Amino acid sequence: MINVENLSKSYKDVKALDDISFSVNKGELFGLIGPDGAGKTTLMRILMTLLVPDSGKAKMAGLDVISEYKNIRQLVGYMPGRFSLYQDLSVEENLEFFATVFGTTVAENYELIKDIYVQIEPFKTRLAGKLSGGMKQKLALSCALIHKPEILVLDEPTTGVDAVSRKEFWEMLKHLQQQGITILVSTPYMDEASLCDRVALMQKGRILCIDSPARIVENYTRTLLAVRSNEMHRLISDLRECPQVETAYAFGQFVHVTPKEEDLEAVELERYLLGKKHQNLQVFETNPGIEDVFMGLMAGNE
Ligand SMILES: Nc1ncnc2c1ncn2[C@@H]1O[C@H](COP(=O)(O)OP(=O)(O)OP(=O)(O)O)[C@@H](O)[C@H]1O
Repeated sequence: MINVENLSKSYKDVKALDDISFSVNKGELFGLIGPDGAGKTTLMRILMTLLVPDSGKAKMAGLDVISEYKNIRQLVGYMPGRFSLYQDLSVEENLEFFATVFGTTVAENYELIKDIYVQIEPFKTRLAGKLSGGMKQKLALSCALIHKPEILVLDEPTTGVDAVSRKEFWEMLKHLQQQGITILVSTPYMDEASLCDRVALMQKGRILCIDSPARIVENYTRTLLAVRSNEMHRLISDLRECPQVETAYAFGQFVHVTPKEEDLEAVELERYLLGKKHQNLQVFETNPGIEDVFMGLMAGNE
């Protein structure tokens, strides 16, 4: 449904996309995961026919993003990271505006947005600028869906939204997927990767891995140690100074450590930390989750 081949795009000397290739199958919920500046927005803007690549090809529903851009715009719904709503129009005026632009009416496609829109309908006369973050997000999603698109593209829809609204939002996406819509969604939150059918991890304009979350974890064979002590802050800096440690980052109540050599054992690391006078130490080998894999891959790409 989405095909990207060797796409590159630079802004002066910044290479925002560096030879990106991937495809998204019909009906798939596909995630682009990556930190700020990874190139996610640039990629989405090219797919939405709003930006022209320097080289490479991209197709949406079989249509070329350059020569067939007009047809694509009817088939896709886009929820950009910012500025998708008219702040000085009310909730219902925003929705009617987007319906009119696409030559349809709210009534005609109400069924598709009903579950989402009913949650903000009690506030339909409120200006969009006066809505909470979660409500703005629901209205923006309703507006992106009002012309019944085949493909939905969402740029960081959960950034700055509280944990409960984030969870609800992903449930809405799953529900839309069940109605046959192909979804491409970007997020800087690595924990959201596991909610997608497949994900591509992006950093510095490149895709570092692409697969289902389960297979990405399965294929990762590096050792991971979990460490804890009374002084977490000092623990992280001591671990980063340890010559045998490749990466050390906070992970909940623990620090997760990837050793440079696979044979670094928990007892050896414990001895090193005892030498640094850490107390109430816990060091043990643990199974990596998808966030650990991503951190490992990104450190390797630095
Ligand atoms: N119009 C522009 N002019 C110059 N540089 C740009 C422009 N837009 C993006 N960039 C740069 O290109 C790189 C990729 O940016 P992009 O916005 O695509 O990444 P992103 O993954 O969406 O991150 P963010 O969440 O920060 O938007 C960054 O280094 C960014 O600073």
